[in-house]
Amino acid sequence: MPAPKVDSEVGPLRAVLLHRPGAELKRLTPRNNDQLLFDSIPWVDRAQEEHDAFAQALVGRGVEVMLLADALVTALTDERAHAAAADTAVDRRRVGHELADALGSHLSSLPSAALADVLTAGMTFEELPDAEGASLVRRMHHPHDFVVDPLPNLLFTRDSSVWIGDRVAIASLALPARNRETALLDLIYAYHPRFRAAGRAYGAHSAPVEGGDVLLLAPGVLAIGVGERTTPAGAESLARSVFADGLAHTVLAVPIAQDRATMHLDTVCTMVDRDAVVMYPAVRDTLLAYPLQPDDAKGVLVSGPVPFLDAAAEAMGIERLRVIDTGLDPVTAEREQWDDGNNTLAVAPGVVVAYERNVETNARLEDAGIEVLRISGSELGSGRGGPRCMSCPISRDPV
Ligand SMILES: NC(=[NH2+])NCCC[C@H](N)C(=O)O
Repeated sequence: MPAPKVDSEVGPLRAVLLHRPGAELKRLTPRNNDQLLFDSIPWVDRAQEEHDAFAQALVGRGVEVMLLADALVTALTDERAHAAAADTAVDRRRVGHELADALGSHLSSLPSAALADVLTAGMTFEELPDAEGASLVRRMHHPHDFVVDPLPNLLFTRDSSVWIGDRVAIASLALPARNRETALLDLIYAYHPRFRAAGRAYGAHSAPVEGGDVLLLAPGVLAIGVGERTTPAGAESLARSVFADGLAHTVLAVPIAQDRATMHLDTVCTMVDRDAVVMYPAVRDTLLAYPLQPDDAKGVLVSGPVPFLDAAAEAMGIERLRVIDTGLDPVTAEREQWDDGNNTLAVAPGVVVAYERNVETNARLEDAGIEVLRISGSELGSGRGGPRCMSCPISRDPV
């Protein structure tokens, strides 16, 4: 079992945290899907098949796959985790005082596996056992309203935690639909035996930073997208934290458009080799960066903005960063960007997992000498996330 450590985007992947989508996806309806950050209603069985094939593609390359639900159940077997977990699921503002205590004691009485199910798939008022209070809140809510919200975006394990060197940063997720995910990751990293020795970087209660915005361009060099999710304060505070821990010498804060299509930096740019990225052509020449460096007096020294590609190459100590893009046809490029064509997961330098539907982007990757492991994502993609979003590398060999 390799020790947790990740210092690049492309070093041979040894272990990864995935979440096999489950009952939480069955909660999505046309009424709640926007709020829950899905663009359509996925066919769950097919999404699971696609996810199994994704996991299998990784296992076939020698990667150990850890599943979030299993890790959560293991963590919850620790009594302290079990007690804390029930607390994280009770939102007093929503359920009111009368029901909060009853809900808390109901959750505390559940075995670990059943508790993990509620924490991930949520619970409706109807599913709460009758004995648990007849409060006004309970009587006035519709039976299908959620007493505990489902977490369909757990699928995107990239966003909720990030390994930087041998430390793990629990993200601070910006939107209410995803907020509670961090509480689950917090329990896993605190109580799963495998992670007991792991140090923390950053804290769950700091300004918003999401893992999809964090790219480990090279050992000691991070890029952090700032846009719809990660805030300027989030990028600054993660930079302070990695500088203080000696995990990086340069952080590039990269402004990205505040749009659904580009909610994270990894929707427009991911690394496919030591010195190459796949990038959305529309941002290729306009992406900027504010280079940040540690400074004894000020904490964080800011310069720029300068062109991202130049700043990245300089910080990485290479002459230039090769860019593979989606071609010159802007319509194809826009379609494939939306379908996560730029969101690849490297399993080794020059070997990436990508959605098969992005035919043009994949062909251009292959023309540039990159090996592409294709997976289908017709259902998985309905939450707007590709192979990189759906994976949190725990261990990579050095590049
Ligand atoms: N790293 C990523 N690009 N993650 C995609 C996350 C998609 C998810 N539905 C959300 O809106 O949060």
